[in-house]
Amino acid sequence: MTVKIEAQHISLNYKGFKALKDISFSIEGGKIIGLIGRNGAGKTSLLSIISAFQYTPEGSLRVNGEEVFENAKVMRDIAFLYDADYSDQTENVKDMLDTVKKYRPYYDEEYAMHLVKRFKLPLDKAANKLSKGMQSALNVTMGLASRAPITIFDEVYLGMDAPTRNIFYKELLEDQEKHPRTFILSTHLVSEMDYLFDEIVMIHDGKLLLHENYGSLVEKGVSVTGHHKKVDEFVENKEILNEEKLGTTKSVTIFGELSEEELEFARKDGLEIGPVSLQDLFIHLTGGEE
Ligand SMILES: Nc1ncnc2c1ncn2[C@@H]1O[C@H](COP(=O)(O)OP(=O)(O)OP(=O)(O)O)[C@@H](O)[C@H]1O
Repeated sequence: MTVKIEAQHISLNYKGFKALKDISFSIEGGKIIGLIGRNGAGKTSLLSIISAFQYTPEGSLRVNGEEVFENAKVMRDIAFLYDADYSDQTENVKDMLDTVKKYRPYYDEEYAMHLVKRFKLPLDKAANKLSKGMQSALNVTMGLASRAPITIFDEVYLGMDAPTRNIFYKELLEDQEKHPRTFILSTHLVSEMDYLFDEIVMIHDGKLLLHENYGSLVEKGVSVTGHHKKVDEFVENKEILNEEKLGTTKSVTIFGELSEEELEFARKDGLEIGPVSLQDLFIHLTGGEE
């Protein structure tokens, strides 16, 4: 089941501090959205409004045309998984999954058990006795197995080691293909996760910086690689995002598209032209080195 999300003029104040400023966007169903922004940009605040955890009197958040806040019918279709504090959670993994089963109409128990095996989760262990990475895997399992039309993961993968994150990415892509639904993934692991995204929502200082298709976004820049002298000549007067040098070879990422003539010139000069990375664009657009 796929649904449409429409945010219109959303603002959020925390006791006078403006965390979100007039955010509007519309997301068609069945997409994987990467929500990126620097620390404190407002990602969690925005996600908590989408998932109706947080109310804002300013603006509206609609799913298939219906306001989400205090709307039980819509809320059951939105799963919001975040880096929860399980220190007081004495229920075991099995009981926690059974609770999810009760509230999520599209929950798939067989698939949940498949994920339990993949992540090697001990069903009889209390959540507060799981390692940090296992708690992350439990969150991911609850989120994926819910098969909610909107599934939001707010940095839940932080505790996972790299091989476990890879299992998560693989499962996410496979299950999304079989059961199309909307995923919103907030992350700082931009270069690791960019291949998952269909669209990018980038926020900065509480404002929407861009909402764009991943493919067209990474066409906004190019990387130029070759002999350092030729590369330097070629990129002169261009907006440079990043530079790397290894021996006499240099790779420079620039902002802005190249004309046909420039592309032809680069080819003749033996320069290799490649795509820009989302990470470089992110650093550039949000103004600073990380
Ligand atoms: N309950 C709160 N009371 C006051 N200010 C808050 C509250 N929650 C968040 N903020 C502030 O709102 C801004 C946005 O916070 P938010 O947690 O949404 O950012 P984020 O993009 O998720 O950050 P990070 O990447 O660091 O997790 C920050 O300046 C934060 O300090």
